[in-house]
Amino acid sequence: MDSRLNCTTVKEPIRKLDNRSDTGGNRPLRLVVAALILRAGEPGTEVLVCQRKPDQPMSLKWEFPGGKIEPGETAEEALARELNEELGIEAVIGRRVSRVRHKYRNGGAIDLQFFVVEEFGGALENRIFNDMRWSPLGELMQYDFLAADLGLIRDLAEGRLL
Ligand SMILES: Nc1nc2c([nH]c(=O)n2[C@@H]2O[C@H](COP(=O)(O)OP(=O)(O)OP(=O)(O)O)[C@@H](O)[C@H]2O)c(=O)[nH]1
Repeated sequence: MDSRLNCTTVKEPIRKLDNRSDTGGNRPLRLVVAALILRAGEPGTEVLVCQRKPDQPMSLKWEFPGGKIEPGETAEEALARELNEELGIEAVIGRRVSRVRHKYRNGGAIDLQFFVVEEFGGALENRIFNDMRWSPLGELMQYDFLAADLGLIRDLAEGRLL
């Protein structure tokens, strides 16, 4: 099933999902937001990619900055908070370009939404990642990304999404 959405910014509040167990197993579905932070590169657009630390689960995998939505937050509020915590920036959250559900082998399931960020205040600072790089969209397949991100990575690399 292709679960990507082509819609504009989503403002609905996020439901509280405590005790929810409709994802198989008894672990709650985690609602996650992540950012495609874009800049003009040479010759084309570049996106910020981040590497998880060696001591984290799924260590050294690459991902997009972001994290879990807290109860009461909209997706955009959560993403702005995470980007401030992780990168020290004040981001303007743009349109949502993709949404996917993924079940990891350890039983954890995530609902992952990706938003474009083309504007932010402050200087990017790596506060939590092992490494952080600007990647041309066409080179994204060279990074070892988290499994939930792979469909998006392919679409971005093949110029189908942006
Ligand atoms: N930020 C981010 N998280 C992602 C991406 N793809 C993906 O599967 N995830 C998963 O979504 C979850 C994000 O939660 P988080 O950033 O708040 O927490 P975390 O890595 O410390 O994991 P944990 O709290 O579940 O142990 C993680 O389980 C992470 O593996 C992505 O591109 N960006």
